[in-house]
Amino acid sequence: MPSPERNVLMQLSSIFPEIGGACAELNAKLSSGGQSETWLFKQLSAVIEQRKAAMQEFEGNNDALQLLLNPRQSSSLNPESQRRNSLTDREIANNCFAFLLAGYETTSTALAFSAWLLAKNSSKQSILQEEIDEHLGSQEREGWYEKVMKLPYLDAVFHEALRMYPPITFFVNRTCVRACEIDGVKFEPGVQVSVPIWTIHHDPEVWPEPEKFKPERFYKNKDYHPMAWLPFGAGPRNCVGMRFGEMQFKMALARLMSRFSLELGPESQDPLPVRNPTAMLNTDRVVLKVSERKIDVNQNYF
Ligand code: HEM
Repeated sequence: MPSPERNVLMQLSSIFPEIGGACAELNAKLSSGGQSETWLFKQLSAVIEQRKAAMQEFEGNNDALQLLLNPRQSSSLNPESQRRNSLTDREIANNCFAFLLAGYETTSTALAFSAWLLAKNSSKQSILQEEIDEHLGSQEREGWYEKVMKLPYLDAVFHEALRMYPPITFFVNRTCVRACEIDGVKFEPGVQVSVPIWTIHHDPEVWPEPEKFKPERFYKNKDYHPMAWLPFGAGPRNCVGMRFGEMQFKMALARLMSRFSLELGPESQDPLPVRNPTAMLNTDRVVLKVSERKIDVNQNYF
């Protein structure tokens, strides 16, 4: 399993949580990642200020920022409830930051790995293209979202790609709040438990031949243990962007596959080296050979 890359300050703060705040401040000043974070926070704070200055104009919008700001001016809440339900500017910036980071790298990484897997497994790619041609190969744009979300082989590719390369492998942690014992293992309050997603996804007892790309495992089939496929975590605090991420992934892949075919080229890497700074990443760019498919020019996919 690719191990997490952590800088010394992050390591220190996970060993001694009581100095976490000081470590975070030092990190923001000293590390290039920390400096980038500080820059991003400044930009986010500026956008929040702009939005606050023009609150009336955006009333009724339901974008994420507006939803975070809304309780401040909700006429249905009394001043006390308004105060209790409102987030501070810092909390709003933190949430926007989390959404940006959690929602951007994850889906793009998943798509990069999937493109590589399909390039390497041309027979699976052909099945996917046939499905897309059959169901989306018309000029009709109406209902495209519903159609894409119902394609069973695309769904199987989505599940299998995220099984083999789950973009997040070290974030699914929980803190024990009540002493308990599970299968003879005792947990004390405060103990941190990490879910080994990569290991579960590559366990041959759970997924036979785990290193093989076999979308058929998931084709019209969801008959697996609910804790065996965990790219989005689990439980009430699982990924809040799961449906959105799935939609982005499927739309992008359907569109790509409808017009292009992918192959490994002379510069492609095989196996694909991965590293794990925060999200799982391919070590370098994913280089593939792309060729335009010979499709009926009258067909207008999307
Ligand atoms: C392929 C795409 C994605 C993957 C694999 C992914 C994976 C994950 C995982 C594993 C977690 C931790 C869940 C847990 O602890 O049980 C998480 C949390 C989160 N994700 Fe995603 N994610 C994806 C896309 C997105 C998108 C598109 C967004 C937002 C637009 C998003 C926003 C978040 C947020 C805000 C959290 C923290 C939720 C909380 O703590 O309550 N993610 N994600």
